Amino acid sequence: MSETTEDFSGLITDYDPNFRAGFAALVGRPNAGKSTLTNALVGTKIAIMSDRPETTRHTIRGIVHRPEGQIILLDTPGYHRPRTLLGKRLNEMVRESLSEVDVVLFCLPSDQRIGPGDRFICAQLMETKRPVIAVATKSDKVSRERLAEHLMQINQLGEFKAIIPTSGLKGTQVEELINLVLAELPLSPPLYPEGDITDEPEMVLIAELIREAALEGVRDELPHSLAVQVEEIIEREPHNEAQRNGTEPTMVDIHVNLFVERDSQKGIIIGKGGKRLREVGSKARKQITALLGRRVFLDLHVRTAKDWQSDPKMLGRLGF
Ligand SMILES: Nc1nc2c(ncn2[C@@H]2O[C@H](COP(=O)(O)OP(=O)(O)OP(=O)(O)O)[C@@H](O)[C@H]2O)c(=O)[nH]1
Repeated sequence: MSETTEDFSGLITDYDPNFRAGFAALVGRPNAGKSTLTNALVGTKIAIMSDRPETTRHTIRGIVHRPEGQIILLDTPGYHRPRTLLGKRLNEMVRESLSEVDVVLFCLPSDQRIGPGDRFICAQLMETKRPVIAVATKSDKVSRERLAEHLMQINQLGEFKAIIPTSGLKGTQVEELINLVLAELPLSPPLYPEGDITDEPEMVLIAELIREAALEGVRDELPHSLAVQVEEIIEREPHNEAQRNGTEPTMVDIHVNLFVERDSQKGIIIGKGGKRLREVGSKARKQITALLGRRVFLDLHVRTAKDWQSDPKMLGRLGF
């Protein structure tokens, strides 16, 4: 039996009894290559990449579909020393997402020596008693000798189900990693219908795309001070026959707030005469149009919210 049917509750009832499905979390210090690896595993750009550390604010899930199983990936933000309430919440989010996973992928970049940060994360992982696969990321960046040394050091770091070098960028050993992960998952029916790449609410993805565009080329302290809130998405009334009979999607208006902490940062985002903000809007609009498959009008407002990182009410509003 290979045909899959769905019953009324949406559960997939007819499936291969050897099928495996479950949750895997990517963990590692900032810049370890987690987002890049997530994209390589899923095969589509869903996580947001940046040259700057600690930009992955939300837990973005990707889903890997294979005939023999399904991996639901959690791309967690990096652990870091909490300095603000936001930092503390982020670490709590990491711990929370780890408590519900079947296997952890611990990412250790090959081009960097194992340091106190990695040891801190490893100690926490060993405490969770979940199976951990150590992934030597960015293997394309180093020589074979250096890679071998790195793998040996990982071996001394903790108890791992497996240690595997990969390059998310080049796609090296990604399929092998998928097989190692599948072996750790429980026998289970598929958890999501095939074709679903992410179940992250559209609003979060839209906010991430705008945040990515707004941070591009701004080489200062902004990443920690910029938060993006999609206030509302409003569908326009159909304005032609194709839209009235449903063969063409209607346009949507998206109202967005960009919060910075100081007025001086407002100027950086907006630029001279609003030039930079228009560029940010135009870039983000193209990507959002592609994401939603419909025409988009993007309304961006830059606002100052003093110390939003330490204000619980504000953090709640922004979805942290
Ligand atoms: N050469 C090479 N570079 C990589 C690879 N994976 C990631 N990088 C680069 O390393 C940087 C960080 O990668 P990310 O995937 O954003 O890292 P991350 O762990 O998700 O980072 P945070 O979101 O800050 O936690 C980016 O500049 C990537 O282009 C890889 O396999 N090979």
